[in-house]
Amino acid sequence: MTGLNNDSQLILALSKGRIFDDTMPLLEAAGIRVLENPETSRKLILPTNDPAVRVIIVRASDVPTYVQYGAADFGVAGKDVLLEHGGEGLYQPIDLNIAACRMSVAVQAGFDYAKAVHQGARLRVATKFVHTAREHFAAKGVHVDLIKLYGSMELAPLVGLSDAIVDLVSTGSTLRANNLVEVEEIMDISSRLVVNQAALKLKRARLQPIIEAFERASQSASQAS
Ligand SMILES: Nc1ncnc2c1ncn2[C@@H]1O[C@H](COP(=O)(O)OP(=O)(O)OP(=O)(O)O)[C@@H](O)[C@H]1O
Ligand SMILES: O=P(O)(O)OC[C@H]1O[C@H](OP(=O)(O)OP(=O)(O)O)[C@H](O)[C@@H]1O
Repeated sequence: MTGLNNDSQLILALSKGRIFDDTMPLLEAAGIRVLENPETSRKLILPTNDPAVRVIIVRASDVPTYVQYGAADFGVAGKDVLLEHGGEGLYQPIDLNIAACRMSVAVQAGFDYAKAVHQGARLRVATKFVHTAREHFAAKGVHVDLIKLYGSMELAPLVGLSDAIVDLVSTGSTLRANNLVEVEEIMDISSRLVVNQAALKLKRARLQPIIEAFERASQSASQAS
């Protein structure tokens, strides 16, 4: 392919913030150190101590797309993001057990969710995760009008945009701060290593040791916690 990536290079796609931070110890276990901090640098292509390995910084929801098309050889993405993307062209060898949270349905305190669902009226649900939300409510036989948002889902029920939201919850403090309550857990979420299927074949000799180091490091981290 044309561009930055070629047979002698490895490109890893990461998003800034928790995924970048939680991936650093795994990279270090593979002997790779990123030489610039994406929080302070404006660069989107970051060098590492290995001249053949570079990290690109992309939006969390864009990681699978870069890897699918081979612009990055591998990346780290949340299960939430992978379910929305669909996983086409991606090999997903390991659950890294990082960025752990859950995807849940939440409503404003006082809203009778059980009654709304039982009555069979259409529920207005605001979410970034329309694919997963659609499947969840279809499996329950609940009719929903899905409203796609790109962030700050917690606001939607407070201003009458929706009856419910489907969002990620970790400590629950964002829900509490906005007078919302979790009424249903849809699934546990954590981040996965994703690898371009063609790169796995063509660059296996370079990728395999890194995948194995990630696997060992993520297993020992989850045993220690
Ligand atoms: N509160 C949380 N605790 C733990 N993990 C989380 C939490 N929120 C999100 N995650 C996980 O971390 C991943 C990255 O989240 P992050 O907040 O960095 O990106 P985002 O802002 O959701 O994505 P985008 O920039 O594409 O809109 C999510 O896809 C999810 O798997
Ligand atoms: O249960 P909590 O511990 O409060 O975490 C939940 C929040 O975390 C995520 O947002 P994030 O912190 O990533 O902010 P964002 O809006 O920038 O994505 C998620 O969208 C929730 O808003």
